[in-house]
Amino acid sequence: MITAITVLGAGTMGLGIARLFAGHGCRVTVYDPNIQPLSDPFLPPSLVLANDFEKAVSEADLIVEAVPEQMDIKREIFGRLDKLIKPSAIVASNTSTFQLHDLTADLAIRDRMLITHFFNPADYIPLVEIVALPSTSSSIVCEVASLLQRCGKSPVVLNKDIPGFIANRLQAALMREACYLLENGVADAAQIDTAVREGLGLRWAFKGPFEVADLGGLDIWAKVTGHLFPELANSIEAPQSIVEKTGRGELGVKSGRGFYEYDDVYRTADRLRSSLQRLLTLKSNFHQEG
Ligand SMILES: NC(=O)C1=CN([C@@H]2O[C@H](COP(=O)(O)OP(=O)(O)OC[C@H]3O[C@@H](n4cnc5c(N)ncnc54)[C@H](O)[C@@H]3O)[C@@H](O)[C@H]2O)C=CC1
Ligand SMILES: O=C(O)[C@@H](O)C(=O)[C@H](O)[C@@H](O)CO
Repeated sequence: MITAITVLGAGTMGLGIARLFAGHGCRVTVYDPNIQPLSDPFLPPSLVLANDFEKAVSEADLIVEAVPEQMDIKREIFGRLDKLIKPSAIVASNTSTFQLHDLTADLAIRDRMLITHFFNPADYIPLVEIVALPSTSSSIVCEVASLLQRCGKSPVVLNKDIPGFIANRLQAALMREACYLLENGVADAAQIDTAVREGLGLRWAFKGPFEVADLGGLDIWAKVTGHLFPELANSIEAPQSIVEKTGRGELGVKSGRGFYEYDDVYRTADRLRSSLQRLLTLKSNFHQEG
């Protein structure tokens, strides 16, 4: 049974994942070479902060990697784990895009490695996408999925390893179109966000794309997709609006400015958490009433 969990990376996702598991009775250690005394007032006092890699991973039943989305950093870490972790320990990556096959190539521990893709904020969004290799034992997948369910998550185990899994491929397609509309002056960020928040997102909280298509009528969807697909953005480059902002250090909430300005990182994140909590409560009542 997984009880001791080490999270590698004390950033946006690492701390959310640590908060989730610590809040469900797991013993959680967070390792980060840049670890500072954490000033986030919403962190459980039971979290152990570590800057000694070997000590942080040696007793863990599960190691969740949440370091920057750079293959070299991730693989350097995985390469070190082999000789340091328990024979029964499981290693999971929170990568947003990389295929498990590429993350684990030539690693002795690859058959006990998974992707567990959490969504920000990790301690609130129920979905966790799980990707395993054909050689990964089903007992490891079941053990991680059961842990996530015990923590109130909704794990989805993919049938195949593919870059970006399900949700990020869908989200990246939407973001490509959103940036196209922004960069071509069709609408500004606030208008596009409103269209999703007051329209698509509201419906998607209760019905996924195929449920929505059935509701609308597949005959209509055949026409809409046939008419619109030739019109949609099809760039294969990162959007210019995001590249330019990143180049100016405008990284979003974590830097105080992105598409919008933020005066209090923790208050911004906490406001989202409390809104999500209210919606999740409503959704669970909704399902109970049927
Ligand atoms: N930000 C998001 O919304 C989401 C991000 N992800 C993925 O999660 C991973 C982490 O993303 P974020 O938390 O946003 O990044 P972040 O930049 O907020 O945090 C990364 C952390 O890793 C630490 N770090 C750097 N090198 C390290 C090393 N060698 N060992 C341990 N820690 C190290 C950094 O000090 C930093 O605290 C990435 O793979 C990202 O694609 C997945 C879902 C959502
Ligand atoms: O949105 C999320 O939380 C996840 O789908 C991600 O993996 C992405 O990294 C992306 O949203 C980055 O913010």
